[in-house]
Amino acid sequence: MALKQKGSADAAASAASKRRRVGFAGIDAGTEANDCMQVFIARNSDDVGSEDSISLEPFDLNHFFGEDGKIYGYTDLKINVWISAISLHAYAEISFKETSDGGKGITDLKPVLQNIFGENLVEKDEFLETFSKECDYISDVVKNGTPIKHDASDEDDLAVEIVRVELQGAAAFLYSRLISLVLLLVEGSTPIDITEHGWEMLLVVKKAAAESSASKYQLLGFTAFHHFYRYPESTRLRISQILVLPPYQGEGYGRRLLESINSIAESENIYDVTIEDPSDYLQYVRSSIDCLRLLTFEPIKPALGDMILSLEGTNLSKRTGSLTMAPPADLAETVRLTLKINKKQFLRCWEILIYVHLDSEDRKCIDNFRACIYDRTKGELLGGASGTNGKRLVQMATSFDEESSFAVYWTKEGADSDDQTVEQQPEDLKTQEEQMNELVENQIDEIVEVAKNVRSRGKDKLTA
Ligand SMILES: CC(=O)SCCNC(=O)CCNC(=O)[C@H](O)C(C)(C)COP(=O)(O)OP(=O)(O)OC[C@H]1O[C@@H](n2cnc3c(N)ncnc32)[C@H](O)[C@@H]1OP(=O)(O)O
Repeated sequence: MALKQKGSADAAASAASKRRRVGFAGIDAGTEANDCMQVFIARNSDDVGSEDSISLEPFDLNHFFGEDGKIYGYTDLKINVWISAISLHAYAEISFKETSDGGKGITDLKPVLQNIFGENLVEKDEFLETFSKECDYISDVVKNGTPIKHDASDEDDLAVEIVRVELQGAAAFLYSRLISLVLLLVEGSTPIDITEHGWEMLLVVKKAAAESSASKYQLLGFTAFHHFYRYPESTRLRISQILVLPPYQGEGYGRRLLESINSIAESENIYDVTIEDPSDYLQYVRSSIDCLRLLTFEPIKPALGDMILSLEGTNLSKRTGSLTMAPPADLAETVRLTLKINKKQFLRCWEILIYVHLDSEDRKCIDNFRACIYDRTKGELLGGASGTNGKRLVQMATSFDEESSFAVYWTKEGADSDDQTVEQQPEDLKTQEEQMNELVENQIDEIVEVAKNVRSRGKDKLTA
C-alpha cells in the first residue's frame, strides 16, 4: 500500500492555516468512502496506477468505514485500489493534500483496507511481480476441475468454459482470494465457511486467445454452492454466492452458471436447487431460465391451460367469490422430481407462466390476474383471504430497505370483542390497503419483467 502526500507546501504556512481552521471551522463533516475510493481491475502491469483500467462499481463502500460510513481528517483524499485479474492480489494507492484532526480524529485507513482485502493486499513491487510470478494461479485450479458440458447456443463464446471444483486445496485458496470481490460486489455477503464439508465452486473461465498471454485462463465469474443433507437419503444444492465480474456481466455467464447447477442437480438426482437470499436481478435471471424450462414441460400444460381459461372467463371485479391461481397440489412435486425446481420457485414461475399466456390488452383478464395476486399476497401476509386472523400489516423503515419493508403484527382482533383494546380506524384500513396494493404492484412488476424476457426468448416454444 502506498501512501502519497501530494503538494506538501511550506510547513509553517500550512501549520498556521491549520490553526486558523481549527479556530473557526466547525467539526469535520468527513468524506463518504464512496466519494473518494475507486476499485479497478488490472489485467497487466501497465494497468497498475492507471485510472483508465476497468473500473468496478462496488455497491457500497461506506459500510466498511465505521458506523456513519465516513472517513475523517483528510483533505482531497483519494484511495485507488487495483485488483490483479491474474492473481486477485490488491494494491492500494492513497493520496491526500493534508491531514488534520477536525474533532473526529483521523481515520486509520490501513485496517479498513485490510478488512476488505485481507492478505491479498500487498505493496506495489510485490503486486507488479504477480503478473509474471502468478500466471498459472487460475490454470492450476482449472486443470484439477471437471468441465461442465453444455449445448452451445449461437450466443455462446466457445472459448468460455464452466469448470467444477471442490472447495479444497488450491480451489479453497482461490476462494479466499475471491472474498474481497464478493464483499465489494455481492450486497450483504459474508465469507462462507469453507472448512465445512460439502462446498463446491463452478468457475467461468475464458481460454486466452494468444499463447503469449500472461495467464492461460481468465476468470470471469464463479458460484459457490453447498450440498445439504436432506432426510432420509437425499441432498439439496444451495447456491450461496454467485458473481460475474462487472466487465462481463449481462453476457449470459450468470445464466450459464445457473444452467450448469441445474444440469448437475438433474444428472445427480439431487432433491432440489435453492438460492440463499437471491438479489432481485439474480432472481430475474433464475425465473427467466426456469420459466423457459417449464414452457416445454408437458405435465404442467393441462393445468396451466385450465387456469388461463378460468381467468379469461371469470369476472372477479364483482368479487362474489375468489379464484385461486395455485397449481394442483401434486404438480409442484412432479416439477421438483424432474426439473429440480423447488416448490417456492415453482409457484413464482407458475404465476409468471400464466401471465405470459394472457392477452395484456384484455383488461378483464389482467384485472382477474391482479385480483388473484392480491388475494394470494393478503392470504400469505395476513393469514387467509377472507380474514386477517388478527394480523396487521405495517410499513416500517429499516436499514435493509426503507421503501418496502413491512412487518406483520398481531392484534386482539380475533379475540372476544370485549377484550379488544385497539379499534381499527378507517384511516388505518386505508393505509393498510395502500400498502397491500404497493406490495402487489411490486410483485406484478417483477412478473411482467420476467414474462417479457420469457416471451421474447421463448417465442418458438410459445407457438409450438
Ligand atoms: C445468492 C447471491 O449471490 S445474490 C447476489 C448475486 N450476485 C450479485 O448481485 C453480484 C453482482 N451481479 C452479478 O454478478 C451478475 O449480474 C449476476 C450473477 C446476478 C447475473 O449474471 P449476468 O452474467 O450478469 O447475467 P446474464 O448475462 O446471464 O443474464 C443477463 C440477461 O440476459 C438474459 N438471458 C441471456 N440468455 C438467456 C437465456 N438463454 N434465457 C433467458 N434469459 C437469458 C437474462 O435473463 C438477463 O436479461 P436482461 O438482458 O433483460 O437483463
